[in-house]
Amino acid sequence: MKATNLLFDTHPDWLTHTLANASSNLPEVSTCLPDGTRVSRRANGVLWLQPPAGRENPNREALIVSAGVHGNETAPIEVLNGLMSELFEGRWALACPLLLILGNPPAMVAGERFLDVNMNRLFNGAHGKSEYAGLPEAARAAFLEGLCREFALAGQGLALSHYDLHTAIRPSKREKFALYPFVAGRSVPAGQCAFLLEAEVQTLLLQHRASTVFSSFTASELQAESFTVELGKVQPFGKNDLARFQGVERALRRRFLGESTPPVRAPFDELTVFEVVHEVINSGPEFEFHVPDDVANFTEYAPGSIIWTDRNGRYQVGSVPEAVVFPNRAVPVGQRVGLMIRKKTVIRPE
Ligand SMILES: O=C(O)CCC(=O)N[C@@H](CCC(=O)O)C(=O)O
Ligand SMILES: [Zn+2]
Repeated sequence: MKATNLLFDTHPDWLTHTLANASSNLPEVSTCLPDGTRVSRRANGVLWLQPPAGRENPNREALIVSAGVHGNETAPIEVLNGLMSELFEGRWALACPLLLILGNPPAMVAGERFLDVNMNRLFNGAHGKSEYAGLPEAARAAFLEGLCREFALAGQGLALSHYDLHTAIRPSKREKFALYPFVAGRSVPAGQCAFLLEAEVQTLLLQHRASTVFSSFTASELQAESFTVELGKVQPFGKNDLARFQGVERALRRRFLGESTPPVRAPFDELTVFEVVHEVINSGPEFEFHVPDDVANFTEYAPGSIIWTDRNGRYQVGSVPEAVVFPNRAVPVGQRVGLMIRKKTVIRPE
């Protein structure tokens, strides 16, 4: 039987199979491609790929790549599906262990960011909070954490990177940007900066504290070089202009193949780095967010601008302009309404 039939029944590809089985509890299946690469479907929408023993892994690395943690952020899902179809057609050979994750299949089918609770607030153990008991998104986050631990353990000695691919709700003055989870005492390696530029991501945001997002879990607990990568704007399946995602597609394919990083080339030769200076949290009924609903990511606010007020105080931009990212007042109490950021530096890799 063809490997893809075993993995995806009669469905033409991984994505179609994942959507068709969104509510199923699929058993694990494992098979080998004609070149000896082992592919295990560990759950619906989750593939663990292992190159044959003896094949060189020139970058000495293991990769976790996820998309669809938010179900309506479809472009990166389509990119990963396309890359897997190429692999299954034998168009290239995989060099490194690879864990590929489509995060929230039921939300993907519904075309929603999430169904019961935002899955990207459930990592680093937050899925275990009593308020989330019994919710499928909490169970999925717990499962994904366990699987990532197992994958990291199996790849001990290899450099582990995790790219959690998203698209943003609002337009952005900087279309593509990555967020680097906070881990005390570390800084972004030059090779990761070069990879982001190769993927046509020219902006990097340094987080100021660990959080409950997926990339923060793999960074904090598995010591992975992890990034949340925002690649454009949310669109339904089939409505994405995939030409705008060719940079990340090419860069990921190159990593999967184990080729070395190409030299940086204009215009993707410098990375503008911002740092988070303040996280806006919905503090309750008297909280008021003074940023309009439709403002684009990276919109700048002048010194003195009032960003939010509540019964206890307010936040005012200091002496240097700050920009807003992910403004979203429609979040539960206690959750992030937006990030205030400030330009820090520009990195020009050799
Ligand atoms: O556009 C938006 O408001 C949200 C886009 C999105 O889903 N972003 C991630 C960022 C995760 C991180 O902070 O690393 C999220 O909000 O979960
Ligand atoms: Zn997202």
